[in-house]
Amino acid sequence: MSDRLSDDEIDAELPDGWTRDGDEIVRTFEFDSYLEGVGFASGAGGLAEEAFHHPEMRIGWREVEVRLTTHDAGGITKKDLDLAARFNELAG
Ligand SMILES: C[C@H](O)[C@H](O)[C@H]1CNC2=NC(N)=NC(=O)C2=N1
Repeated sequence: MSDRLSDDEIDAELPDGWTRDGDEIVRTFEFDSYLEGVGFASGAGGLAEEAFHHPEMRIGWREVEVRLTTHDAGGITKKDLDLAARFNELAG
């Protein structure tokens, strides 16, 4: 099981565009169309399944809000940071 990261570790290693919200990290990805956001969410779901680590996603008008935390650890772990970085790559 992944260990929870310290505040300093989280702050130092948050991928671009992500912010901390309590025991979660969050980023709102913006798109030129609603369906582009839906496509991103679908791709992110595939990456999540691959990692067996699952975000909460809210699909809105030309945006997708993604939240990550490690439920098993009760906080933010390297799994969250690593998957966040992969979501950044997916978004381009
Ligand atoms: C049993 C446990 O739910 C699984 O190991 C996985 C599934 N997906 C998960 N996703 C997230 N975000 N956190 C978890 O701790 C987690 N655990």
